[in-house]
Amino acid sequence: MAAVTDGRARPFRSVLYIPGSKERALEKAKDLPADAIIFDLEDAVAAEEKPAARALLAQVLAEADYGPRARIVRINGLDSDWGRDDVAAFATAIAAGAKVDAILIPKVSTPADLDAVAALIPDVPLWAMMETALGMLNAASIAAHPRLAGMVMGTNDLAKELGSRFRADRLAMQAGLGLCLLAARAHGLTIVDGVYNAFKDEAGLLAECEQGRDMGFDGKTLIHPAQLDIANTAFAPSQAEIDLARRQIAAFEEAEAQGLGVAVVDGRIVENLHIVTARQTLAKAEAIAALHAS
Ligand SMILES: CC(C)(COP(=O)(O)OP(=O)(O)OC[C@H]1O[C@@H](n2cnc3c(N)ncnc32)[C@H](O)[C@@H]1OP(=O)(O)O)[C@@H](O)C(=O)NCCC(=O)NCCSC(=O)C[C@H](O)C(=O)O
Ligand SMILES: [Mg+2]
Repeated sequence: MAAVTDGRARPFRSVLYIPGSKERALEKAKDLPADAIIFDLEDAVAAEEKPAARALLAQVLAEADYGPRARIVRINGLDSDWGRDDVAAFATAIAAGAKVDAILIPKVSTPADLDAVAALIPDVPLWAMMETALGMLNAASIAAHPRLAGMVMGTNDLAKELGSRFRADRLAMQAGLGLCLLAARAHGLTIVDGVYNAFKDEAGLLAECEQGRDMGFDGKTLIHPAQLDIANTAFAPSQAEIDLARRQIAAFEEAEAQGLGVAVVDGRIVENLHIVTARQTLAKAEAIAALHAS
């Protein structure tokens, strides 16, 4: 399986959180259509369950087959009672062969937060939860960290820090979402949007997926299996987008053959840069098809 560090070539449309303490959910996830799974030891696991969840998860990731789904483990922060034991357990488990594609660090506020985990666990790519006000302001230097491969927006914690209220348009989130997106793209990282808490509200989820997709996010983090299909569809190129990409490439190649630098498709100009986007659309569609075939 390709590594999580593949960046934009690998689909991350749907990234499902699973509490590391829930055996039934860990089992069920093997057959769910998620592009990636975040095996959570942090906020989804109660304090008294954390040691047992850590041991269960290390065992599951050593033995279970999650197919092509990217496997990301969210540890507790190093400033908590459990973070150092989480890192030690997964350093040992990975050295012994457990399949972990990335370690996700909560509440990353500075690059030093990444240094601290990087020093304790070699080789495995790191991902950062972007969910503190300081983290938003330091997004560029965090994204530049050499071990970082991905960012996950933590919009619940961010709303808590900002004191902002939920709004369907996510007005209060826009500055943070934009800063992190800019930072991730400047450094070639994968970046996925935050969760939609009302997991039975399909229309609300779809609207938020479409907003995140239109901003440029690779996908959305999810909390319930019922959210998977909506995110998978929203973040995949539609058939109309695939057809347009093909027509743009064909029209541009024809224009180039005639010595021209610009083509026109559906009344809009098509230049070199649009062809880069068109090829990315086709590559994404192919990567999704390959994922479904595996
Ligand atoms: C939200 C839930 C507590 C709902 O649980 P439940 O009432 O059990 O749901 P259902 O009965 O509808 O479940 C149906 C079946 O689906 C399985 N299931 C449920 N959730 C998951 C899941 N996340 N992954 C895999 N499978 C799941 C159930 O086991 C049922 O299976 P079956 O028995 O076969 O019918 C629950 O969904 C849940 O705990 N979700 C995860 C919550 C979570 O991870 N929260 C932390 C991440 S969010 C966060 O921290 C964001 C960030 O940090 C920020 O700051 O924003
Ligand atoms: Mg959080």
